[in-house]
Amino acid sequence: MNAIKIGLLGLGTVGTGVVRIVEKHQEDLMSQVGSPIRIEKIAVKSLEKERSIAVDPAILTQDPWEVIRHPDIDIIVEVMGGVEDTKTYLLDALEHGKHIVTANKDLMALYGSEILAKAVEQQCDVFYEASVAGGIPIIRTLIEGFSSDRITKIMGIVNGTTNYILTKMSREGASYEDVLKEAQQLGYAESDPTSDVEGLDAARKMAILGTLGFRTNVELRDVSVRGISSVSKEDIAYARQLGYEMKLLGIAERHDEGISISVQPTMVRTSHPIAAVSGVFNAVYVYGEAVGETMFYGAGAGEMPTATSVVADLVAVIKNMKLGVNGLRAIVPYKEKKLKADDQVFYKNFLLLQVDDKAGVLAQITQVFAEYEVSLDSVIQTPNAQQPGAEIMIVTHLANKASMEKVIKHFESLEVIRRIKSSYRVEG
Ligand SMILES: NC(=O)C1=CN([C@@H]2O[C@H](COP(=O)(O)OP(=O)(O)OC[C@H]3O[C@@H](n4cnc5c(N)ncnc54)[C@H](OP(=O)(O)O)[C@@H]3O)[C@@H](O)[C@H]2O)C=CC1
Ligand SMILES: N[C@@H](CC=O)C(=O)O
Ligand code: NA
Repeated sequence: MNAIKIGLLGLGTVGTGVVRIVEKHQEDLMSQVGSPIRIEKIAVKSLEKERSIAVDPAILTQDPWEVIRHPDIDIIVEVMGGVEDTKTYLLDALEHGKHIVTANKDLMALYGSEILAKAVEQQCDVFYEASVAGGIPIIRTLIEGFSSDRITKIMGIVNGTTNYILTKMSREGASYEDVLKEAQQLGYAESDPTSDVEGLDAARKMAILGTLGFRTNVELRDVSVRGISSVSKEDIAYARQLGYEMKLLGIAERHDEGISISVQPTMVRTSHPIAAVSGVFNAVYVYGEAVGETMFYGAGAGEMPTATSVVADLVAVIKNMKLGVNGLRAIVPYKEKKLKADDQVFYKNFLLLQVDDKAGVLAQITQVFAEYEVSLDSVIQTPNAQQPGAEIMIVTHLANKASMEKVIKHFESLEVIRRIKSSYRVEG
């Protein structure tokens, strides 16, 4: 029986998992696809690096072109990361009729539409399940499971590293820097972890989910982004005191006026199932007009969960090859994109203010909210032993983003407010 030959770009965290699964589950995989699967060539940066798995040195190369242009290789599995060069490699592979499996959200968020269009033209598959929420089959779900529905909201914890950091800060009082180092050692973080902690990785994933869910071309620049680097242990403690967990949440919503997509640290009501998602776990909550509420949960990063999705994509490509139906599953967005303006985006807000502790302060503050027509859900004032003055915690009712920005700007010039210590979106 002829083996299906695979070219692997990258043998790091994910690539190692791919090799392990292909070796360990070979018999099961063969039963499903009808041929053995063989990894023919692997591109790495360093030939000298010590690896945690035994690989025949003869199949390693430092030149990705040796993999891309290898005449016997039918499928390229890209798990090395990078954007511009990687795009060139993958477009070339497609030009030569090779199918692609990739875990690269940076690439798919920026150039997904170009790559998928080329794939359709070449009747090739490009599958990228591992690019969003590592081990959760969410891309398949949006493309196939919800093909019959109209999705109006996708809300997700889609970055494992930041959820791991927030969980450890919240439950163990650990420091941000220490937990980030731990997440890097565990293979969860990106090679540049700034993209995790500043929300860019999650924004890329939300652009991909928004495109698939809303069938429109959501671009990275359409996603408003704020990361977790400004979240303090104190903020997390206040959130818990009020009955919320702090989560880096991606939220994509669709209404008649248009769509909005954002990523930001969010206080999520503890009764919402997404608030219970901890550690490196991810969850994606999807609301469809017909199906109602659904939620998908699993490991969002790490060697084996991510490799599970990569190899499942590999199986899908091979099955399509056997049936001669490659290149048919790509979602090419067909709906016109309409983005909501800031005064059409509504959510609840939390504000923590450090203020003068004297008569009339609260009145001045509530006056500003009234001026911009923001109504309040709760206001709690506490004396602060560590700092002069008092602290006021405010939770608003639903308010539009533009009005809240005006409130905050006004507060910056209000004399009785010494400092706006923090502000967060509130969900649930
Ligand atoms: N880690 C995770 O949990 C997840 C990662 N992803 C995505 O998967 C991809 C891979 O991530 P991960 O495995 O963590 O990354 P790693 O940094 O662990 O591995 C990258 C691999 O690619 C090789 N490589 C990098 N640049 C080149 C190059 N120019 N030429 C040849 N080889 C190269 C490296 O070689 P060498 O080994 O010699 O250094 C290494 O083997 C990324 O796109 C990432 O965003 C997606 C979901 C989860
Ligand atoms: N760095 C990413 C890896 C998976 O996409 C994360 O932490 O989620
Ligand atoms: Na996934």
